[in-house]
Amino acid sequence: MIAIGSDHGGYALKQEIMAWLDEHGYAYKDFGTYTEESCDYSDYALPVAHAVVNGECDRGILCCGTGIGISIAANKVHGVRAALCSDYFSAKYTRKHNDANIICLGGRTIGAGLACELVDVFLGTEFEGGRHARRIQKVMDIEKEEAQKQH
Ligand SMILES: O=C[C@H](O)[C@H](O)[C@H](O)COP(=O)(O)O
Repeated sequence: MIAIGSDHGGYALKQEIMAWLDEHGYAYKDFGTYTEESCDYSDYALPVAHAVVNGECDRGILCCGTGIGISIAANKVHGVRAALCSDYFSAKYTRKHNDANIICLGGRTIGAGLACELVDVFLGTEFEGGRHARRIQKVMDIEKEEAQKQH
């Protein structure tokens, strides 16, 4: 199951990506936004991020105008590795090397054709593990240590 969400800046791209997911047989859950009315990207990053880290969904797709705000917001959630991508190599290697669990895309920066290619490779590429698992563990250690400082 794929979790998908956007703000108004990514709404049109989200609609295109959902059509692509339908065509390619992917099951997904749309967490909104459901209209082009102006809204705040953090309100849609959060439920998608939670669905991914709690295991309800395997991967996430988030869109806003640039993909930046929604990626910043998603990455605040413990366990999220959200990657903003606008090229094929990054979308592939953020799976192979970073085990990214959410891809972020800009509705005002890339076209739907490229976005769907990026989604395709992101969903179809496995994590390599090995040395990359050690590096991700170190990143997760930072996440944990920083959270402990807050208490
Ligand atoms: O990073 C933020 C996103 O690109 C937003 O989609 C964007 O800032 C929304 O801008 P506006 O409110 O001017 O449509």
